[in-house]
Amino acid sequence: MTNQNVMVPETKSGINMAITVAVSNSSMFTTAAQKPPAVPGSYITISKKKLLQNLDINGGARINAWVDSMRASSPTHIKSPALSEDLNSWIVHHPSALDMFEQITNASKGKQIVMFLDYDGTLSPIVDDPDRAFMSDAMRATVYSFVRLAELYYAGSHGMDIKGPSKGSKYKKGAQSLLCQPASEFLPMVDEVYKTLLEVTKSTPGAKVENNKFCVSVHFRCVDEKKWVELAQQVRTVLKEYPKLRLTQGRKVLEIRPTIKWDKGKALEFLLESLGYANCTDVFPVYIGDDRTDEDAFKVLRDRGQGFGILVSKIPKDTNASYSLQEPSEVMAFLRRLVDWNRMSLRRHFRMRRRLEEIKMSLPN
Ligand SMILES: O=P(O)(O)OC[C@H]1O[C@H](O[C@H]2O[C@H](CO)[C@@H](O)[C@H](O)[C@H]2O)[C@H](O)[C@@H](O)[C@@H]1O
Repeated sequence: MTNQNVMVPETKSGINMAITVAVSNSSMFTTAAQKPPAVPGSYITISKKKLLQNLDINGGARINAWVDSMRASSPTHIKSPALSEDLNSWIVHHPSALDMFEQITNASKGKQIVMFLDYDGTLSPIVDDPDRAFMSDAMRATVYSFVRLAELYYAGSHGMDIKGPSKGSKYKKGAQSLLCQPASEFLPMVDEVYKTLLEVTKSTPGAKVENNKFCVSVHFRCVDEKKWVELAQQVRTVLKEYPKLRLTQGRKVLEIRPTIKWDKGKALEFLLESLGYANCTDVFPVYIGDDRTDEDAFKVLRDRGQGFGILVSKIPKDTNASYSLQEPSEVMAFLRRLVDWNRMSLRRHFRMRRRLEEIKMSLPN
């Protein structure tokens, strides 16, 4: 394994996107990546276009629609028979990455796999308190064995805060330098909104406002659902004063961020370029994420026709990901299998090389 990059935070503080792990550079085989087709949004989720309309704070947003959409993205009860029927047909188009492991590794043969990992809901389970969203020891060990931390890149604030290894510091653990902060001019504004939202939402029991540096998250998870509309209204009222900020929505969370054209898809492209893979045909990016904002990265991969996305979800969702995994424990199982597969292919590769050497040596000059 070479070129191994990963974010393994001790705590999650300020990080909501973990990037990147590169494994496997065995260059023995080359096959094209094969991806199942995208499926139109026929499930319980709202299409992206509709969602953006709903979140358009200047155009008179339909708050109830945000709230419904938030409920659908992270439902409390998921066992209805209709939903399991939906799940069965959805899984046909977004098969489990574990079940499709062989097809996935076959598609990546001869290519450099670059792994992009979201954090919340992907490496760590979703928990009530965002400050307590830790990776389990087993997950941490898996990620370590995956990359052995030769180098480290991470991106926080939906890819708006990207750091990577300092030049010349390959072996100096923790040495990080800033690679990209496309929204730095928004820092004071975001901070101001954070403080205002803290104040304004005080009246709503369970509401939590999180400062993610270049974006602010307002958490609904611990708020009584009857109060969701009221809380969303509070957020909208504050946002009306900030036309340069926009609202997106995640799993029981509303996110306030700069209107700049930057998202996790752009961050993924930026990182591929920084890693020197911009125009490489022998690179195989895999992005694993669970939330709406990860869709931008899934879409980039689908549009590039390179690698694929894996959506972590127990429920059918309108997605550009090709495969699915149900929860972080399955993400861990998938990463473990990849580690084992990579070790085996390297062993096979070296065995073959040795054998070739032996044959060469045994030939008469
Ligand atoms: O799109 P992401 O990069 O995954 O960020 C979305 C939000 O992720 C985190 O919140 C989510 O995880 C929390 C901890 O498990 C959970 O309490 C919350 O309900 C989830 O939405 C993060 O804390 C937020 O800042 C991000 O906006």
